[in-house]
Amino acid sequence: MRLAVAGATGRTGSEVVAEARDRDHAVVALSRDPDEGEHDLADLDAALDAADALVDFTVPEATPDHAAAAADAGVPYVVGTTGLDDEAEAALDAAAGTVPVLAASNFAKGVQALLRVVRAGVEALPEYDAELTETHHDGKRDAPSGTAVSLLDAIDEARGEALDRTYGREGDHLREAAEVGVHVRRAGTVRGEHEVLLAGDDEVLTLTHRAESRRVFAAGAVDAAERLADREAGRYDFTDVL
Ligand SMILES: NC(=O)C1=CN([C@@H]2O[C@H](COP(=O)(O)OP(=O)(O)OC[C@H]3O[C@@H](n4cnc5c(N)ncnc54)[C@H](O)[C@@H]3O)[C@@H](O)[C@H]2O)C=CC1
Ligand SMILES: O=C(O)C1=N[C@H](C(=O)O)C[C@H](O)C1
Repeated sequence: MRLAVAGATGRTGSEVVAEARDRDHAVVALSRDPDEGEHDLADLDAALDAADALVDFTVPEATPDHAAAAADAGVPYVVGTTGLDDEAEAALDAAAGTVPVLAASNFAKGVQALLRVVRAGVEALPEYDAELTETHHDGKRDAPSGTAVSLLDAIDEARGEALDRTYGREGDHLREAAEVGVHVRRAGTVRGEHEVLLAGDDEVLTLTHRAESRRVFAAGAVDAAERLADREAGRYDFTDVL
């Protein structure tokens, strides 16, 4: 395959480039400030002419342009960027009218399993208090993480109600039953840790995923690009191609 990668010099995009090359894919590494072996992201349209998929790990404000370029070129679009706003989501929906579009907040297979396990845990223990803690490196922009938002949505789904999301606590703040605490930590080079805690009387269940390398996200994203190639236009989840 020929994979175009936006954000190719970034923390995650560079791992996607390495993973794709390890699988003998031809890579068009796109950067805003290209160095040797990279292509100018400003020439995205030209780069997509010969591409079989576009994989994007950049910033939410770039998503609408990248989605539109993929749609114009008829190229499947795999996006891992998190913190997407309504405009970006609308752009994904629009592109999905023309090409397959797969957006995932986390391309680690273990996180997809965690989502299932969390749903099962909350369904089994609906009256237990749920609290979520996520930890990431000090360069992460969005908080809470995209994965944390997916986990919170999964908790709501399993509870059958939208819990109040309480972002940290201070002062006089007694916990409400319909509340889920959300705790965000940013420190060092932590690749990504997510923990859901379910606590009732005299017992605590903790469900945790820890990414130990960004290669796990890259591998999932390249899997997605490979498996999206022969799909029809539309929106896909990572679970659709696992
Ligand atoms: N879905 C998943 O599995 C994962 C998602 N992510 C998400 O991917 C995104 C990138 O994360 P990192 O690689 O840590 O970031 P990074 O800051 O290391 O890399 C971002 C890349 O985007 C480029 N960029 C910045 N502004 C841009 C713009 N306006 N237009 C085009 N390119 C631009 C930068 O030059 C850089 O190459 C974040 O939203 C992060 O949350 C990260 C890891 C896994
Ligand atoms: O920015 C990161 O690093 C990560 N972002 C994703 C998120 O926001 O959930 C996935 C992973 O946790 C790493």
